[in-house]
Amino acid sequence: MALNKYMHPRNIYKTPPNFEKLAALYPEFSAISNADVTGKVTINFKDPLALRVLTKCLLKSDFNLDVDIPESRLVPTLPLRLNYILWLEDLLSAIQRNSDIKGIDIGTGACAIYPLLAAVKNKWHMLGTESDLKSFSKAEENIQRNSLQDLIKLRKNDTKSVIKHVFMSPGNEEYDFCMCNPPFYSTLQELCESRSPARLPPKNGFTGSPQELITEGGELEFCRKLILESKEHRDNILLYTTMVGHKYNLNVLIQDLKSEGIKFTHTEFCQGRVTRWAVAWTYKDYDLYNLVPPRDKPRKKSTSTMFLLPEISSCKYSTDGALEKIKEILNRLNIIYKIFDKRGNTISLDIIANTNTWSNQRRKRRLMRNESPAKKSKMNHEENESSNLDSQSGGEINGNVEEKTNNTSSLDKCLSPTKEESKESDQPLVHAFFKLLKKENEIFLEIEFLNGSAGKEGLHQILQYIKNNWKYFLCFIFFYSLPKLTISN
Ligand SMILES: C[S@@+](CC[C@H](N)C(=O)[O-])C[C@H]1O[C@@H](n2cnc3c(N)ncnc32)[C@H](O)[C@@H]1O
Repeated sequence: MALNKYMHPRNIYKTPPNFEKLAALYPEFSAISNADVTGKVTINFKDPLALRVLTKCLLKSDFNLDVDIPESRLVPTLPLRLNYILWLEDLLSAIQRNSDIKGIDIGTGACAIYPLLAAVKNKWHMLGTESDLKSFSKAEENIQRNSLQDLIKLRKNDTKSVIKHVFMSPGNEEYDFCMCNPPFYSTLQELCESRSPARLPPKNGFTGSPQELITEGGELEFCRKLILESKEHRDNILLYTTMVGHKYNLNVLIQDLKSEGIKFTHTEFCQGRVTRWAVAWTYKDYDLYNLVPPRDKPRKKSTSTMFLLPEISSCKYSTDGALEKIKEILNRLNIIYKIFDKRGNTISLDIIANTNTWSNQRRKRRLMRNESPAKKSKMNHEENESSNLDSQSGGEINGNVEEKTNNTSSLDKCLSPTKEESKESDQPLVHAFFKLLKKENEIFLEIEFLNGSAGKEGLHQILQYIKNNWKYFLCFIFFYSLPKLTISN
């Protein structure tokens, strides 16, 4: 739990739970844990059963809640859920709402975890909404099991709306806040590819069903819909809030709110190796940003990552040789670069990626391979025309600034970003510093993140692309360029 110190200051899980105590109290916990010769008790965080039992026992011991978590559903991690509730407490107290609090939890899940915690901890009145029948029924059961029907109501959402359906029935209800842990992903593939390979794997095993984790358009579209619907119901809720699973989506949402002139603030929830973000906005006259400012940054010094570039037969093993290859890869990815310093055995570049051209490469290549020869030939014809036009405009060479021409090949088209992958805010996706250096006859690439809406994760994805393509890049280009060469000759 390396980041526990960054948890909300009032989060009881800043101090890790006492497993010895849990094992002594609950036979269920004792059954899934192991004690070593010194009596130290551990559990296997990769095992969904162990996670389920841990959450169940912590809910009992710390909140006196008796919750049944179905096998097929998400196991809510308590430190994160509590971080969100504590941030809501801060927001409500900042706008001086201290009693008779009414909140909505959008997509409450099978455990109705947020309403249960909010009710027992703060006596808040909660309305949980849920679109999945199985989760809805289980949530009802969990509320009854804890005799919390007076404080918690549930509403099944059979519409496509996120919050609008709540206000469809007569009687204009007013709430202090709404909260949401949206399904993060748009496809199963996105879910599997979501984690940056450069980061440590999550400590916890995987739990949750597709209906809980996947939604059309992913969390970004879900949250954008919430913002859109919030405009129609600006007077019904004082504070709109949602959690966000990916930092780049948080940045896009912030840009959306800024461009609409909506007052907002945001925060970061840290727990163990997992970080999540949340954003709050209001149509009332609260200066949220100054009342509850975003967490103070930076926590860590910006650090660079070094990668050894192995020797390959297709290029001279020198910083100049490596530069040529890096340039090829950056060109292919439509990443703008500027060589701003070249001295001794060191070459420094400033790179800017404005669109995500590096994700889902395998899918795009598969698409390319599956194209009919007729379509390929048509595309290649179009390519020749577009590359002629582009070559006339030429690449801008300005001092040391070399910018690539926009030579759109069929592979480029296939690899070009989909609408969702395009940059949607004013800042670049990734702005970074690359350094090629020679040390004891070995060539290294050093990378340092400067800024950008895709965060460090985006830069590490680019590095992963470079690693994956370092050896194979030249033959790969040749293979896919072959038909084009044949036709243009
Ligand atoms: C990531 S889960 C979160 C569950 C729970 N709130 C938690 O934090 O553990 C998202 C939940 O939202 C539900 N959901 C998805 N779209 C919804 C909608 N339009 N209205 C209500 N619930 C929705 C899913 O069925 C799922 O239970």
